[in-house]
Amino acid sequence: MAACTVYTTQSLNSTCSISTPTKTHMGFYQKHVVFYSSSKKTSKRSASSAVITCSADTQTVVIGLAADSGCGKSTFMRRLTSVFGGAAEPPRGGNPDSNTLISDTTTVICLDDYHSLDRTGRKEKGVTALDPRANDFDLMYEQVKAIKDGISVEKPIYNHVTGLLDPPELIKPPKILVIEGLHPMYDQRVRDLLDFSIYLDISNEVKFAWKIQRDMAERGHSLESIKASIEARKPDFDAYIDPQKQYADAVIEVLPTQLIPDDNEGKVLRVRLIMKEGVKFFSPVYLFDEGSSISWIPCGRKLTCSYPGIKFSYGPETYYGHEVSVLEMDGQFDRLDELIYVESHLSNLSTKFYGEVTQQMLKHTDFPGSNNGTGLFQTIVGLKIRDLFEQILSSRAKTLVEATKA
Ligand SMILES: Nc1ncnc2c1ncn2[C@@H]1O[C@H](COP(=O)(O)OP(=O)(O)OP(=O)(O)O)[C@@H](O)[C@H]1O
Ligand SMILES: O=C(CO)[C@H](O)[C@H](O)COP(=O)(O)O
Repeated sequence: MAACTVYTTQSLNSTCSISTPTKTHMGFYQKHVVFYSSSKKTSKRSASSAVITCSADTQTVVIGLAADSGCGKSTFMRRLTSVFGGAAEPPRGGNPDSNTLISDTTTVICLDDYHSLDRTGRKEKGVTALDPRANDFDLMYEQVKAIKDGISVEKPIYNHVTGLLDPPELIKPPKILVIEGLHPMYDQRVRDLLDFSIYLDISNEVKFAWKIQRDMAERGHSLESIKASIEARKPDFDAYIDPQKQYADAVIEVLPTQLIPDDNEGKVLRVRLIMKEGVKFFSPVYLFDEGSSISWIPCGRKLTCSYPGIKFSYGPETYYGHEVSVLEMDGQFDRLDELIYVESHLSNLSTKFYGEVTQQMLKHTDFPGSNNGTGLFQTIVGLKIRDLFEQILSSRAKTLVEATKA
């Protein structure tokens, strides 16, 4: 459902300015929008205007999800969409190579669509897709802002099959817009539009193991070419992608296990959910006692564990100068139905009923990471996003009721 009724046939493909909303009647407000478009032939800009009417309970909430390529963004998005119910699909009747996924509640756009240089252009200029110079942050900002303000946009498409920039597709404002990709928190203007942000921090060892699994086993690439591609991306990854984790409200860090000495297989994982304190509408999950430092081995009569077992830890830490709470799981589950035992010891999960985390995990046993902390923490973050969304809606509704009383 669109966030606003837009009384114009125009959609945004260049820039627009929107006035501060004025209240009209119960639950609704109006904004004056000025559209600017420029003609390529004459280089002239022209302006036209429209009034849009929005209902406060449908304003778009914007979530940012950052990670390098092949680090589990799509899997995370499938888990998030599942929390809201319904399946996510590419826009109907649109470009078959569209990167967008739409469900009843969420629209996920891939920021690769804001590459300003196509594959050949990057090669000619000698820049990678991770380099900000290969991306159009002005357009990204203008379009995410427009959607947040209830205006449809004509978003470009980067075609991963051909490596070309395809004609744009129409994106209507959803209830929740997720912007996923390499740079959702790179540009401060875009960052400031985010209601919540997540960074998937996959250590080099694990990234390599996953790449081999996918690109070698499923896509027929050679070990040497995978190594070369990781090495070639690394300087730009370190310069432009990795630093974004300092801005994230939640980071899912994936590391090799500490339960097996010198493990280099990358199959058993140690996963840390780093949750920033003091974020509006987000209260970190905790184990046993909020704010304490806890170490817990749940294996025994109630949880079956084969070698090397499972270890949970929880406690306060500092992360890039911010106070955070960290929940850690090292190891993997033998029997996913027994996860309920772990779930019953976690608090602040924002579930709607007892056992919802376990139920979500059991729904998707075929997704990668379903038996370890990656799947568990992605599911928990999905539930926290649902909770954040509901809190934002109810806070807006309260503000409106108060405003209409005044
Ligand atoms: N939690 C996990 N455990 C094990 N392997 C995983 C996990 N998450 C992802 N992978 C591996 O990484 C591959 C890529 O995952 P996914 O498609 O979710 O990542 P992505 O960031 O969306 O990738 P891309 O940006 O390249 O499309 C999967 O096919 C799988 O092999
Ligand atoms: O890092 C990436 C984003 O996930 C891709 O490498 C980037 O989008 C370029 O795409 P392609 O390799 O198809 O030219």
